[in-house]
Amino acid sequence: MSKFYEIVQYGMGGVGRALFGLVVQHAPEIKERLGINLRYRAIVDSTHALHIDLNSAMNQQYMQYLWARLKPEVGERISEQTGAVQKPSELSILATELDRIRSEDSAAKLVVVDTSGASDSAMTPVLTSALRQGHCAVLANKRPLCGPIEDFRQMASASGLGMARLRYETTAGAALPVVSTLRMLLDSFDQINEISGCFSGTLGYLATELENGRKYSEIVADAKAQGYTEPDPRDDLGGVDVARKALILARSLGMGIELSEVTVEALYPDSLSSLSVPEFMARLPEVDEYYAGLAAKAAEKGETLRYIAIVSGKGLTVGLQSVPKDSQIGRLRGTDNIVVFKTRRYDPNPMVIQGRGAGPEVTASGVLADIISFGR
Ligand SMILES: NC(=O)C1=CN([C@@H]2O[C@H](COP(=O)(O)OP(=O)(O)OC[C@H]3O[C@@H](n4cnc5c(N)ncnc54)[C@H](OP(=O)(O)O)[C@@H]3O)[C@@H](O)[C@H]2O)C=CC1
Ligand SMILES: N[C@@H](CC=O)C(=O)O
Repeated sequence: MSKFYEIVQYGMGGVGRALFGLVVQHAPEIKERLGINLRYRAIVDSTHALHIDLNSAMNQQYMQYLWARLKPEVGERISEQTGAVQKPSELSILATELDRIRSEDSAAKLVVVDTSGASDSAMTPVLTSALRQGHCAVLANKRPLCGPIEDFRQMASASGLGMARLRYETTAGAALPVVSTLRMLLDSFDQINEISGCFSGTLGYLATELENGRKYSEIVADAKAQGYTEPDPRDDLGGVDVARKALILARSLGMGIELSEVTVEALYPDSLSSLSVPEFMARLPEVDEYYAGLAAKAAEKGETLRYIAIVSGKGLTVGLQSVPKDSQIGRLRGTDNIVVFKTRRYDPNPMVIQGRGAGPEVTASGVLADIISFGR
């Protein structure tokens, strides 16, 4: 029997557009191979929304036409599409879609997909409300999982037993199976003693390219252009993005920790913290020399710089370390992440997950896998 999932997607940046393309191009095959019907019903960015009526959503030609305009190489915005409306609140977009699904008398479920860079205060009410009404949610956006712990708990409890209708695989390690592995270990009554590693594609890329002698400013600009960084690269360079990932893993383990309890170490000076993103990018060359010096100092000792996170019973720590070049972490290249699970069963040899940890295409593939998982 076919299952129907109606996608309401917030966020049409790098990840959101890559996901849209994947779904539009592969929806017929997903239906044929898995019996799962995926239909886009709304796409939303920071200013506009496009609600897609049922006939259009089922019309492959229309969806291909939309994709031809929205794909990154063309880069049209939602506001340029016929029928686009100025965005009211995030919640009212959900309300419109819930009304519509009711009026269509549909057995389909909504999947609210958050591929935005929106704040937790904008998105948490949307996600929790959809979950409370029996629908599903998939997040690539970490922010709604990193607000007050009570919000996290409410979202988790709204999503059904075992968080059945909530997925957030790509919030830690992009499409690497980190969250699903954590769940598998917990579900099978293993005891997780520590999760550690390098959780940032951007910082991994920065560290290896500094090793290769490139300038800090060029590397950061490049990482931004490739879509590895957060909308504001200071989230990555400031360690906050790593702290969010560590927090999500900690909360998934049942720890009641707040983001404010995690101390981060910033890889840019305070003097650049209150600038706009373009101003910040323009002033990056000011710190080229400092970070070249730091990398050279590590290299003199046969070491290299890595931004390391540790989640354990003692809490969370994240920060820059100088590690031997020929260690497991020192050998990481580019945007690769490494996540090491030390558990009762995986002892003394830990379970290790390693691979690309950032980039729009890879992340979109993880979000699609999360969506499909509801229908399996
Ligand atoms: N890039 C990556 O490798 C990974 C990213 N992620 C996460 O995925 C999310 C998206 O990343 P990415 O695509 O790279 O970022 P982008 O900056 O490319 O895109 C962000 C998108 O969010 C939209 N947006 C911002 N505020 C709102 C809002 N209130 N409602 C609806 N849409 C909004 C923006 O709209 P507008 O275009 O109008 O500004 C834009 O379309 C982020 O949360 C990021 O942390 C997770 C794993 C990996
Ligand atoms: N900005 C993040 C993207 C994935 O979460 C990173 O660089 O790791």
